[in-house]
This record gives sequence, structure tokens and C-alpha cells, in this order.
Amino acid sequence: MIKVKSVCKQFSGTPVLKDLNFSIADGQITALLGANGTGKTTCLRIITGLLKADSGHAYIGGLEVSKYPKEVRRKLGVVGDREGLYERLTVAEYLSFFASAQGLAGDNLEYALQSVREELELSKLWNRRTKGFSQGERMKVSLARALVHRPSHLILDEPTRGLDVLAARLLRRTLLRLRAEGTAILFSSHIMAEVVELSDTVLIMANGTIVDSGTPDELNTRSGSNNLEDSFVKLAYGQQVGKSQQGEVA
Ligand SMILES: Nc1ncnc2c1ncn2[C@@H]1O[C@H](COP(=O)(O)OP(=O)(O)OP(=O)(O)O)[C@@H](O)[C@H]1O
Repeated sequence: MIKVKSVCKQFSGTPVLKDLNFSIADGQITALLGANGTGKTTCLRIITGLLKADSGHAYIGGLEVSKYPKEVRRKLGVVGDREGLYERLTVAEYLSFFASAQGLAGDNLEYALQSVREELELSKLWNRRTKGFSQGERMKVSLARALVHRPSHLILDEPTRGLDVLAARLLRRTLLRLRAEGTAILFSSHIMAEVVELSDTVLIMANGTIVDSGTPDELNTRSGSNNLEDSFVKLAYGQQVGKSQQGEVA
């Protein structure tokens, strides 16, 4: 389970997250939606332990992230907003480094590397240094790094950005397989078709908090819309968007 409890965060006196609360069950995919600058990345960075909340707590598999960083890292795969590849290493070396840091060794390490190489179709990139990789190639390697130690929880910040059609499809297929294996998955996205295809639950964020949540169908019913984009605009932007812009997508 991924849980966020009463999390608040401000930057230079400006509140970004204001008493954020939600939880995600194992074997579920949850999408986090919100306008640009709402605080999605900030929220994901707090859950992954990269950023400290001013107050409140995040939990991964029942462990408080700030208290058990090492244990949480073992349970967690992260595709962040910055790829952070080591450009002098080949993909194989880079993934081997991360998998070893997660405690894999010997046959287990070899098996983990081969599995991720096959699943994410990385053969052609495997022995290349990551320097000069395209954005899509970098994203694929980041995803492989997130998955190589078979984490039970996965956090992805806009994971399909830069991916071509086939790579995005491969990613979606991988996420659905991981869900079937019981992985708890939280991802942010601005692509509504992807959110509808993947998500069991959608969290809509606005003004630093979750303003609504539910299945895409539940949100559509509650907002009186017949598609998630319209529901999102109504629920997330509310009064802030003029009637003409709401009408554009109505
Ligand atoms: N380190 C920081 N210092 C100061 N302000 C920050 C910092 N990180 C984020 N912010 C601000 O906090 C707000 C939320 O940013 P965040 O990146 O979490 O939004 P987001 O919902 O992920 O946006 P997008 O959809 O554009 O990726 C923004 O106004 C951003 O400028």
C-alpha cells in the first residue's frame, strides 16, 4: 500500500501541498491528475523520499518513508521527473550497478537483468553508453532501473513522455502485468486516454489537495460529463476556467 497522510509542503512561504491525504491498495493502478504546477511532482518526490514534507507522513508498504529509507528503497521503483543516467556506463553496467545496490547478486542479479532486458526490449541499447541517448531511450532505461529489483510499489512521474507509440504501448502492457502481480502503482499523467486505459482510480488534485477521486466512470457521473477530460476540467479547474474554455471540451 502507498499512503499519504496529512502532508503539507511549501516553497518560500507559498503553500503547494495543503493537507494531502490518499491511499493506494496493492494490485491497483492510480493516476494523479492536476494542472501544471499543482504539486504532483512535489507529492511524488515526498513519497519517494527525495523531498521532505513540512508536516505529515508518507508510507510505502506500511513503512514511514522518512524513517526507513533503506527498506523503502527495496520496496519501491521510481521513474522520476529527471532521468539521472550515468552517461559513461552502458545500459547493462548502469542497471547492474542499481540492481547490486538493491542487494541482488550472482544468479539472481543475472536473472533480473535478463528479465528487464527482454521485457522492455532493450537488446539494441544494452551495450551502448547512455551518453547521447534520445529522450525516449533515456526514459526506457529509467523504467528498467525502476523495475530491475522487482519492487512491490511503483511511482512514475509522467512515464510516457518522450516515448513513441510502440514504447508507450510496451510501458502500458508492463504496468498492467505488474498490477496483475499485485504491485501498487501510482503515476502522474496529462494524457487522458492513457489514464482511462490504465487506472483503477483517478485522484484529481487542485489547490494543494485532492478535490475528488474515483474510477473514471464515477468521476464522469459525478461531474455530469461523458469523458474524463471534461470531468477533469470541471473538477480540477472549477471556477478558474471561463465558461468558454469549459465549453471547448464539453
Ligand atoms: N524546489 C522548489 N523550489 C521552489 N518552488 C518549487 C520547487 N519545486 C516545485 N516548486 C513549485 O511548486 C509548485 C508545484 O510544482 P510541481 O513540480 O510539483 O507541479 P506539477 O503538478 O508536477 O506540475 P507539472 O504538471 O507542470 O509537471 C510549482 O509552482 C513549482 O514552481
